[in-house]
Amino acid sequence: MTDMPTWTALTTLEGKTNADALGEAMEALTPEPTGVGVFELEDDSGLWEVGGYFTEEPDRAGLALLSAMHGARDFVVSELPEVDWVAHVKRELQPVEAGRFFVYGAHDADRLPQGKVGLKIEASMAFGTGHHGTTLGCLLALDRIANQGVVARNVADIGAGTAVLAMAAAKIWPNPVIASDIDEVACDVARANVHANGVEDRVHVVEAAGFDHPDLKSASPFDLVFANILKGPLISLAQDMSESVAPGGRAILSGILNPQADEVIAAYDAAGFSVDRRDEHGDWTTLTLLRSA
Ligand SMILES: C[S@@+](CC[C@H](N)C(=O)[O-])C[C@H]1O[C@@H](n2cnc3c(N)ncnc32)[C@H](O)[C@@H]1O
Repeated sequence: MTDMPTWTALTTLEGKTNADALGEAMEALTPEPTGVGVFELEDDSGLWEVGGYFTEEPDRAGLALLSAMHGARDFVVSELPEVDWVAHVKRELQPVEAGRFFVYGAHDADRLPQGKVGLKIEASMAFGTGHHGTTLGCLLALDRIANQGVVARNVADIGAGTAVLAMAAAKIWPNPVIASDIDEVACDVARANVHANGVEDRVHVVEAAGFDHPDLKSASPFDLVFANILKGPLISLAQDMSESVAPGGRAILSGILNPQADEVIAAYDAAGFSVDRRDEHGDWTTLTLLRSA
């Protein structure tokens, strides 16, 4: 677990491209943010909010320079009150049901319905509690293919976050899973979750960008690969995905905004995949793709 953020810096500006560029530029600040978010305001103003979280006071001069360079309003820098965020989120976070899966925090252990596959995930600095439409879409896609009788003999979860998807696969099939993430903190969280869910004999966590790890390469090809990362990285990964999914195997992709889905489908079609199923959960599309045999 990493240090909790104690400062935020927030601004608004016009245009998603500008907002993404400003968010990226914030990552290069010193001290560096523990996380940066870019969101469209829901007030029809067309404005985007860019916010960073910091564990120490951010560089106010650096932020002022960035807001001037990107045409953003002045950053509002605030010290966060002393809140035990993890305890707060734990209290707020309700369990999520997705097909046969039930994602819950330890404080809700007594709410696990009989017959459901429990995934115990604590509030943490990693993504993947089941609440987001992308995670939900992947869990439902996994549930659906398992209902069809698919048994994946080996699985990779690229961009595992909390390892929610890797653990879901490991709980329904007694087969090896490699969970990878580019982010060291996410890998630590994933390992802790794998241990807490008692699947450490099956789920191996590695820090890697895409498939770039010897353990992923030696375990390839996989019967099933999850990748809930964004459109850009997904398209960049299409060729590697094609080499890493066994003929007749599946890729479950998410992190795709609904209007971006056709572009991702085209990239994967060129790499030898066809669409088995396309689902939308809120703004997000999940694709289940079949690798040609
Ligand atoms: C949206 S979260 C998904 C987490 C979880 N798999 C889920 O479905 O809830 C994306 C994760 O992918 C990781 N990531 C982003 N790009 C990556 C890449 N090229 N290779 C590996 N991991 C990546 C991020 O660090 C983040 O933890």
